[in-house]
Order: sequence, then structure tokens, then C-alpha cells
Amino acid sequence: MSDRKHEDLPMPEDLPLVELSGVSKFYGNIKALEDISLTVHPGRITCVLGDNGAGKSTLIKIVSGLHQHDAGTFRIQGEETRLGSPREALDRGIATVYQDLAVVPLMPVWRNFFLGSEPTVGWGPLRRMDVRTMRRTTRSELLRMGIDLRDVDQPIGTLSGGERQSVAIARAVHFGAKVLVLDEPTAALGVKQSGVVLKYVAAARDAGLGVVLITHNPHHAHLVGDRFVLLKRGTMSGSYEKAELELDELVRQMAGGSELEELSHELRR
Ligand SMILES: Nc1ncnc2c1ncn2[C@@H]1O[C@H](COP(=O)(O)OP(=O)(O)OP(=O)(O)O)[C@@H](O)[C@H]1O
Repeated sequence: MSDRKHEDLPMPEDLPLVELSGVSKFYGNIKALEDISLTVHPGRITCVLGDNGAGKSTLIKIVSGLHQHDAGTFRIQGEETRLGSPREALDRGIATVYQDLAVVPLMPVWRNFFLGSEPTVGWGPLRRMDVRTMRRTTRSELLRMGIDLRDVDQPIGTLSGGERQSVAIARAVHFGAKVLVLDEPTAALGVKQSGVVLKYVAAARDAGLGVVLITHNPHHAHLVGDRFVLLKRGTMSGSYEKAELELDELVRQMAGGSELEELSHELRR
């Protein structure tokens, strides 16, 4: 006879990849985050939206292993965790793509793609980087994500900002990330380039990754997001599923809604 209780237990595949629950963070006396909760599931995009100083960077730093939370719980696939370093986050499957990407501009795209994880051939004194494999893999991995670069030999510094973000996303997918955290990937980009990057964010989701998209742009968030977590001065001002939140309402909330109305009263002559 089957045990009803046992049936109700969450299956491992239902467990969120990442789950923050009631997380707070202080910098000395400054409360940067208070009681923040969010979940990241495979094949879903969770958008974290907030104005300057809302706590978005602090949240990223906790998830990517740069800082530790002071209260609440941080779970990775159900297991309570405190990450000691970005390396540990990466080993646990959490890859973070920062806005100011750490790339070597004069090195070719393929070299940057494998930076720090270069495959080698040969043994002992004859051991050397496997350039052929790196070139071929970079090309095929970019193509797999739908990124058609003219030439993987060109210095990465010659790519547009959007293309560089796209390469970083493809790199995280290739190296087996389960969770992809993107720090304002479209902030410095024009409309067209932003669209390109959002397409690859969606491609990472389609590859089964759980994505955390940090942004202050409600239009970009609403295009790709499945869930929206709104931060305001370090606290959570809302958390919605896409079906619960129209774009207009998201824009209104991000524009400061009532604050903007107050301001318009003050500015009226
Ligand atoms: N190292 C630090 N020491 C002290 N206070 C900090 C530190 N880092 C951030 N803060 C404070 O914590 C709060 C949240 O900052 P955070 O950088 O996380 O916000 P943000 O949403 O990323 O803002 P922005 O979009 O401007 O980068 C702010 O009030 C900020 O001044």
C-alpha cells in the first residue's frame, strides 16, 4: 500500500535550484536587504527589479558567493548553504555574468571563451593548449545558442556589448551551469542589442537553466520573465507570477507609482 505522506514529499526535480527565504544582509549598521525570498527553477526566468540602492547587487553577491547572508536561509537544491567564494558557487552550478565582463579585450573570442579552463594536448614538456578544440568548440557552442559570429578569431574587444554578453551566456551554458545570474545585461545597450541579449537569455532558459535576471527595466523583464521580485530600499515590495502582473502595472511599480504622482503634484505650477 502506498504511503500518502510519502507521495506528498517533493520529488528532487520539483526542488528549486536555488531558494532564498527571509534573507537579510547588513553592512555594519546599514541594512542592505531585509526578509527577501525568491526561488529559481529549471527552465524559468526570475526577474529581480529595483531602483538604484534597492539591494540588487547585494542579492547577486550572496547568490554568487561573494558575500554571505546574515539571516534567513539559502538553499541549493534543497540543501542549506553558505557559499564561501565565487569558485564554490560555480562548483555548485551557479554562474554569474556581470555587466562589466571580465574579458581580455585583445585576446580572440575562443581564448576568452575558455579562459581559465583551457583544454590541453600532449604530456610533460610537450603539453600545450588545444587551440583547435577551443576554436571548434567555441564556434559550435555559439551556433548552438543561435549566435553567429563572423569570426571566433577576432579579439573579443571588437565585439559589440551585446555580443560579448551573449558569448558569456553561451560560455556559462557550455561549462554546465544550472543557474545563470545576469547582472543588468541590457543596461548599457540600445534597443536592438538588448533584444539580441534577451534572445540568448531565453535560449539559456530553453536549455533548462534557471535564470535570475537583475534589471531595472520593466519592459525587458516582462518580455522574458516568468516571475518578478520587486525590491525597494532593501525590502521586497512584491513578488508576482507573470499571469498576475500586466506590463503596465510593472512599469507603474518601477516608476515609483504613488511617488511619481506625489512628485507631479509638487512640480505642478
Ligand atoms: N560595501 C558596502 N558597505 C556599506 N553599504 C553598502 C555596501 N554595499 C552596498 N551598500 C548599501 O546597501 C544598499 C543596497 O545597495 P546595492 O548596491 O545592493 O543596491 P543596487 O540595487 O544594486 O543599486 P545600484 O543599481 O545603484 O547598483 C545601499 O543603500 C548601499 O548604499
